[in-house]
This record gives sequence, C-alpha cells and structure tokens, in this order.
Amino acid sequence: MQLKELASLIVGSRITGAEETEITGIQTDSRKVKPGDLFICLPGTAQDGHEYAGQAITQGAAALVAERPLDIAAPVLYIKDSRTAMAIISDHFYGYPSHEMKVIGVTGTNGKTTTTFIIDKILSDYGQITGLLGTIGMRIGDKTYPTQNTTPDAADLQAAFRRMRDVGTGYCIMEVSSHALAMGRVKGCRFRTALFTNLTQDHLDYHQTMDRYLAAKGLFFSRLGNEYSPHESDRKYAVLNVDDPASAELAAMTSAQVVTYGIHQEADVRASGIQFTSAGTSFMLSTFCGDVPVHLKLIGKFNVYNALGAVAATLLEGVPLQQVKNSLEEMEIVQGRMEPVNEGQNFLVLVDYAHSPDGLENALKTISEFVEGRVITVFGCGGDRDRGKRPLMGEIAARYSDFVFMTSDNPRSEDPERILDDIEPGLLKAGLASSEYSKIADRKEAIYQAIEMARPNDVVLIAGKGHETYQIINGTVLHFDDREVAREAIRGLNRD
Ligand SMILES: CC(=O)N[C@H]1[C@@H](OP(=O)(O)OP(=O)(O)OC[C@H]2O[C@@H](n3ccc(=O)[nH]c3=O)[C@H](O)[C@@H]2O)O[C@H](CO)[C@@H](O)[C@@H]1O[C@H](C)C(=O)N[C@@H](C)C(=O)N[C@H](CCC(=O)O)C(=O)O
Ligand SMILES: Nc1ncnc2c1ncn2[C@@H]1O[C@H](COP(=O)(O)OP(=O)(O)OP(=O)(O)O)[C@@H](O)[C@H]1O
Ligand SMILES: N[C@H](CCC[C@H](N)C(=O)O)C(=O)O
Ligand SMILES: [Mg+2]
Repeated sequence: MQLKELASLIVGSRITGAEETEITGIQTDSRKVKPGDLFICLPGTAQDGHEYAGQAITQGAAALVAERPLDIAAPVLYIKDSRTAMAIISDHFYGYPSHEMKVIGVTGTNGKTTTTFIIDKILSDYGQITGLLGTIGMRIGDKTYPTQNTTPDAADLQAAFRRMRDVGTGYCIMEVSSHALAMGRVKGCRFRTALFTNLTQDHLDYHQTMDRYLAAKGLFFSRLGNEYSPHESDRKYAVLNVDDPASAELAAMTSAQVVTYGIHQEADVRASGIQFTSAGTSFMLSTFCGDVPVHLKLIGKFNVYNALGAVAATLLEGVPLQQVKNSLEEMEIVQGRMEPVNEGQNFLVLVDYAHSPDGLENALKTISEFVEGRVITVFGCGGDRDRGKRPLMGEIAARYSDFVFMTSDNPRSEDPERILDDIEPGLLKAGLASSEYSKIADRKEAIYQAIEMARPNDVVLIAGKGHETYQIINGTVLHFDDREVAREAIRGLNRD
C-alpha cells in the first residue's frame, strides 16, 4: 500500500518525500522494524519513539509517521496525534479485519483471562473457529504466541486480527485492559460484545484515581454500537456484572443492549444455591433461555461470576443452554488461576494470579470456604506498580491467613526490601503478631519454607504470579515458575 493512501485517511496530514513509497508492514518498536515497514514514532511514558527514527531507517523502514519535525532523509507522514493515526492507519492497512468477525472483548480489574477462556471453550465446543488474545498469550488458528501486554497496541492488534481472519476465525475473544483503553490501543475495533467483570483498586500508578480508572473502562462501553442495524450480526451487547456498582454507570454510558449477570441482584443470567468444595462449585443457573443445574471444576465464587459472564455472552451468540452447561462442566482450570500443585502431599498447594487486593481477597475467601487446617499465604506486590495496593494486600493476607510469607513478586526496578516495607503496615494493622509472618525477599526460599511449614489439611496459597514463568529483578528477566518451585519443594519433603 502506498504512503499517500494512508495519508488520505488523516485530516490535516502532510507528507515530505516520496508519496508513492510502498509500505509492507507497520511497526512501533524500532528494534523490530523489518525492511518496507512504516515506523510510527510514539511519544511514550518512558521513552519517545521519535528518538528511534534513525534506528528504524537503518533497519530498513520505508517511511515514518511523526508528530514533530524529523531531520531525516526518508519519507515522513506528519500527523497531529501518533496514537490515533496508528489506530486509523493500522485498521485500514490490514483491511478492517474486526468487521469480518465477531469480537468479544472482556474488561474489568479481575477475571478477564478466565472469562475469555470460558467463552472460548463454549464457542469452540459449539463448532466455531475462535482466536484468543490476552495476558497468557495469543492463539491464532491452532498456534499460540506470547504477548508482551494483555492488549497489544493498535498496530499489533490489527495485524493479529488479520491473521485470525486469514485462518477463518469467526470469533476473536480478547481481554481489553484499562491501559489499552486509555492509550487508544483498541480504537477503531468493531466489538460485538463488551463484557465487564468488576472494578476494584489496581493500576492507580497509571490512572491516578479510581474515577479516572472507571472513565477508562467507560470508553469501552460508550464507544460500543451507537447505531442500530436490521442485521442480527450487527447488534451490539454490553454484558454487565450487576452486583458491581460500576455497572450502573457503564449501562448509562452505552447505547448497546445491556444484558446483566450476577448472584445477589436480579439479573438476566443468575446463579443461586451455590455450593463450594475444593473439588468445584455447584449452582443453579437461571437464564433468559431457561434454567439448569451446573457443576464447575473451577473453584470459588469469583469463578461463578466469570462463568455467568461467559454464559450471557455465548447465549447471545445462539449457543443452546444445554451445550453451554456441558462446556462449563468440562472446563478445566485456567493455568495459574487457583491451579493445584499435586505431588501426592497431604495438604493443598494452590498457585494463583491474584495480584490486586480484590483478587487476593477472593482467592483467600474461596479457600476459607473449604479449608480444614491452616491457611499459609505466600505473596508479594509488583514493583513499578500501584504502591497504594501494597498495605491493602498485606491487610487482606493477614486477615484470612494463619501464617503469611511476604516475598517478592516482580520487583522490576524497585528494591525488593522496600516493597516488603510497604506491605508490612497492612499486616500489622490487621493485628498479625511477628510470630505469624515472615519477610523473605527470595521467593524460592519463601515457597520452600511455606511448604515445609504445611501440615495435613493445610492450604498453601502462592499468589501473584500464576502462569508467569519469569521474575523481573533489577530490570533482569530470570526464569521463575511458582508451580515448578512448589513441586520441587514438595518432592524435597517426600525424600526426607
Ligand atoms: C505504561 C505502559 O503501558 N506502557 C506500554 C506502552 O509504552 P509507552 O507507549 O509508554 O512506550 P515507551 O516504552 O515509553 O516507548 C515509546 C515508544 O518508543 C519505542 N521505542 C522504545 C525503545 C526503543 O529502543 N525503540 C523504540 O522504538 C516504543 O516501542 C514505543 O513505541 O506501550 C508499549 C508498546 O505497546 C508497551 O509495551 C508498554 O507496556 C509496558 C511494558 C507495561 O508494562 N505495560 C503494562 C502496565 C500494561 O499495559 N498492562 C496492561 C494490563 C494491565 C491489567 O489489566 O492487568 C496491558 O494491557 O498489558
Ligand atoms: N471475577 C473475579 N473477581 C475477582 N477476582 C477474580 C475474578 N476472577 C479471577 N479473580 C482473581 O484474580 C486473579 C486473576 O484472574 P484473571 O487472570 O482471570 O484476571 P485478569 O483480569 O485477566 O488479570 P490481568 O489484569 O492481570 O490480566 C485470579 O487468579 C483470581 O485470584
Ligand atoms: N497486568 C498486571 C500484571 C501484574 C502481575 C504481577 N505478577 C506483577 O508483576 O505485578 C500488571 O502488569 O500490572
Ligand atoms: Mg488477564
């Protein structure tokens, strides 16, 4: 595609250099530029892409998109706002792929990955070709790829949609993070359904206040389906968790049809008579298509919410209720979400991705529903992220545990010990005595000590990193997998 075709999309844009320059790809990271790419210079939070224009050209970029004058001998497309231009250009370059399939987006503080996996399971069992995009990675056809962010930027996202379409994908089920909404990564995407899980404190390092965090989520719903259509496939749905107070505000922001799910309030899709065990969760599912009893292998009330959201989204796609039930009942635990590590020991070890106060509280409440012995919790908080959540997570860990190991999550550029100092006041506020917790920055050591401490019927919760297979310490990415470490620690016990 020629540069001038892309320029024609953006009001007030201007090209210096050859307008006919042929563009064969789009890139926003100079290190990944391939010959023929259009390199979009993005002013970022840590760096400024304009500084890397030279490197992009050296790597073979055919042209650049920039907000400010570049002193460079290459064609440049000047625009006012690189991020909006990136969304418009990428959508056009890849042929508006989100218009050729149904995109179901899931947003909310917690439960996005799990909900997308449940929707994916139900729709694939129903015979649909699905693609999945989120924290754990991206699945296109039967191949999976790693993702750096939960929601990629517009250039990578539209490219992924195109590849999904090229292998016949009918549904893309994706996580839509609040960062993505605030940064316009999903601008231009045509969503069929926008699903909201919940809103609780996290990411205030980025959004500053809960109001701004909610406003970012609101963008998803306010942009959804402002026009109606006679075609069923063009209809838009906002699927909202009615038990979360933010849903009322989101409902008011959208002109799409609102479909609700919940446990406590009246809802279109609802669960009642919920029973919890360590082996799963049973409930009566009432929907606008009828009622059925369901037994989930997933544990915890929060997974009932995730299942209800997925039920609403898939019933709207015409999946029969009985098939929805069958898929729910077959649904396996999502990796790193309340994932048991079982080496035949007589206590339970769960690895969970809870990394926000609400996530941790839900994981621990779930355990309290069935635990017979003590609860031993190993957790930390990520560095370079919302500091405000640290004492809150400390307080929650203390409230629901008999013993707490405070340890490192991904300290990133921060001093691990300082992060633990931020968590500790929360433990003290909850009244934990010094004999009831340990501060061990080395995560492997903390996991080993927790497992050595466990007695029959105890539950050891290792929270925060879930599926992650790395730990970022001092900016260096090291291999680390909670499940592997826990397994080694349990095997070590068995040898003693
Ligand atoms: C705060 C934040 O979200 N930052 C994201 C953002 O970075 P940025 O735009 O600020 O970019 P920057 O690092 O300042 O660099 C500016 C530009 O220079 C370019 N550059 C930079 C260096 C270089 O050598 N060459 C080069 O071209 C960069 O590619 C970028 O285009 O855009 C980058 C490219 O898309 C992201 O990778 C980066 O995610 C960082 C790694 C991150 O940690 N993000 C987290 C907070 C995040 O987004 N999380 C949400 C999930 C949250 C949740 O709900 O749990 C997510 O969707 O993943
Ligand atoms: N509906 C929910 N409500 C509250 N907590 C939840 C819910 N679902 C999952 N959790 C907790 O949050 C953790 C993360 O779940 P999940 O990965 O599904 O969320 P996410 O929204 O995708 O997270 P991220 O923002 O990091 O992508 C789980 O390990 C669990 O402890
Ligand atoms: N999407 C979240 C994941 C946090 C996971 C936790 N292990 C951490 O590193 O803080 C973030 O980037 O803030
Ligand atoms: Mg996720």
